[in-house]
Amino acid sequence: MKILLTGKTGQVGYELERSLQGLGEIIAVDRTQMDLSNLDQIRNVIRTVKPDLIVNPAAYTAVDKAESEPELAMLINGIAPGVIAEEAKKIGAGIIHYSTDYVFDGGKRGAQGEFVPYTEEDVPNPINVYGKTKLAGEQAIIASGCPHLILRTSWVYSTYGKNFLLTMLRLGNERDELKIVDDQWGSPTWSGWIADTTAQLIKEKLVSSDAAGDRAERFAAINGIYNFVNSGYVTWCGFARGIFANAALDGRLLKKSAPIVYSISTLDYPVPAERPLNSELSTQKLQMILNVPVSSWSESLQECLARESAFNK
Ligand SMILES: NC(=O)C1=CN([C@@H]2O[C@H](COP(=O)(O)OP(=O)(O)OC[C@H]3O[C@@H](n4cnc5c(N)ncnc54)[C@H](OP(=O)(O)O)[C@@H]3O)[C@@H](O)[C@H]2O)C=CC1
Ligand SMILES: Cc1cn([C@H]2C[C@H](O)[C@@H](COP(=O)(O)OP(=O)(O)O[C@H]3O[C@@H](C)C(=O)[C@@H](O)[C@H]3O)O2)c(=O)[nH]c1=O
Ligand SMILES: [Mg+2]
Repeated sequence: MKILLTGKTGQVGYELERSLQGLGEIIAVDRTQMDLSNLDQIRNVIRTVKPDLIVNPAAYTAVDKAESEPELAMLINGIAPGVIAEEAKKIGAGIIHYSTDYVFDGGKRGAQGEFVPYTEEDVPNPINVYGKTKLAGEQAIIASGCPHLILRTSWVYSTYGKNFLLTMLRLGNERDELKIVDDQWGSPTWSGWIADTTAQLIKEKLVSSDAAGDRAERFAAINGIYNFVNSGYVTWCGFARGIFANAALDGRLLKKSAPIVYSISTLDYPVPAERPLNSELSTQKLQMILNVPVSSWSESLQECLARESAFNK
């Protein structure tokens, strides 16, 4: 199987380039080789490579900046995935694409007013530009008729790149006190888990000779949208405290005592883009249909930090 991987320099793409090894021929490209804002280049690359599967973690992910660059964000997140999927369809390839909890408005509640996790059946209603562009990308892929897996993940962190974990470690090494929002709930998800789990499902559901039918039939059996997150729910403040509880045990991550993490509300942290308060995604469909193991956010955090310590030795 020939796999075209986009965005190999991103948090998820970097891990995917490693996790996908062994599944076939991996052609990993970066922005210079396949710029998602250049639709002709996208078409040319796919027509030249002729992959069996396209894995697309490349995206415009700067949530606040997207508010002032809506056209560029829409081109990369909303239009390019549709062009990729149209080209894939023409050559009989499938697409695995990543989307986000930010397609929802965060207002889902139960009878007692408590937050209830979103399922794949819930109707998206994004409240910021990034979320609107990611939803447009999902819709364009579905409209193309190309075999697809749309994996909605959330709160992605990694040992490198731009993410909340590394921001906390940096700030924690500089300051004695941090103020972190404590009323947005979701699932922090490690890019290493995303990549390993993606590779596992490709292997078990699309490549393995145990799976019934030819590749198109195998894809058709699992086609659709899946929530794709580590399990358990926490606020950003709770996540920050979890990070420092682990990092405090490791002098390579934190060179001083852990900062005091104060709980604040979203209203106390003004930013250009509104964020959903409820970002909880249910992993029930992921576990039932794709049958992959889902680590808890705290297990994955420990695994990630252990790897980071190994990097710094
Ligand atoms: N980060 C998060 O918290 C979450 C991410 N997601 C989704 O998961 C996926 C992976 O995200 P993540 O790995 O964290 O993102 P990153 O921001 O870490 O990486 C984004 C990747 O996309 C590439 N890229 C950006 N613009 C273009 C362009 N015009 N043409 C080609 N490539 C481009 C970047 O290249 P370069 O290095 O050159 O900039 C980089 O390789 C995305 O679809 C994202 O929307 C979903 C939920 C949460
Ligand atoms: C640095 C900092 C952040 N925060 C808050 C702001 C915000 O609500 C929360 C997280 O900040 P971030 O800027 O990392 O969040 P954000 O960039 O919105 O993260 C999102 O990225 C996109 C790509 C997604 O798809 C989402 O799933 C989600 O991961 O923490 C504080 O309260 N105090 C602080 O000191
Ligand atoms: Mg961010």
